[in-house]
Amino acid sequence: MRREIPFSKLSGAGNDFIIMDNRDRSITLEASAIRALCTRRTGIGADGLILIEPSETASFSMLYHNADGLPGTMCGNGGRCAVWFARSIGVQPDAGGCFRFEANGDPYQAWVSGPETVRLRMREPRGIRDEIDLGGQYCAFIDTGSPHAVIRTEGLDAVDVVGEGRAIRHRTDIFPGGTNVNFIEVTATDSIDLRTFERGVEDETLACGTGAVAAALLSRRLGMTSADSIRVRVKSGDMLNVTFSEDMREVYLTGPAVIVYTGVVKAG
Ligand SMILES: N[C@@H](CCC[C@H](N)C(=O)O)C(=O)O
Repeated sequence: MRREIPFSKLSGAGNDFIIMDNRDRSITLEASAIRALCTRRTGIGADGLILIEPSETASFSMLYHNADGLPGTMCGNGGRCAVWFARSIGVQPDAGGCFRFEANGDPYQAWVSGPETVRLRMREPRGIRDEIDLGGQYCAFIDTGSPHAVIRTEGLDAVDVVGEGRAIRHRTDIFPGGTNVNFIEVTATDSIDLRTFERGVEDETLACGTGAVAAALLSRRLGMTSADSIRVRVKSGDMLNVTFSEDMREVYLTGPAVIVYTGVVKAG
């Protein structure tokens, strides 16, 4: 039966999410209902829907769904927004100001590092491949919690992110589970511009957190940048910051997390 469910709509640098408090596990949403809620114009409209659920090992568990209604892999901006939302519903950090949560079975830590700003420690990256031949075009790959192909361009504004991104996203001969696809332009030794085609949204989004981390780490690894703190300007114009240790095992993603509005929706 459809019931009234309170939600908040948050923006993490333009990557937008519907977030619901499900700590009492009273919300059950079918994939079709999540897809309808995330559909722009006829629904609330969002890149994903997040349920804040109870956890035995942390303050909460983040259950992330892409806009297609299916459970996604890690969402960096979603994780930052989940922390900002959790704080708004009374979840407290530990004495050191650290919020601990779990997502996809991995533990995460985050801190409020400024007004409407959240810093998230990411999982260690995996599966790095420096050069993949896509057939005349080359990309690199890294799993930063979600799978990401990264392609260097010059003239990022002119790239057909949707057309090229969609084609690469479906290269399951190379990326068996599909992949998110990032196009970058290096603008300085410590900054890049980024545009992302997101798997599960099946479109270009205004920002992608795990994509920003992927782009920053690979840009440094492949010698396009030389700093251990990279400024990543995303499609919305917002900045994400990616900071990492020399061995790239300790990685932080920092950026805006804003409650755009709150409301009640009939769903379920
Ligand atoms: N927007 C996200 C990435 C979300 C996951 C992704 N679409 C997938 O399941 O592949 C981010 O900010 O990291």
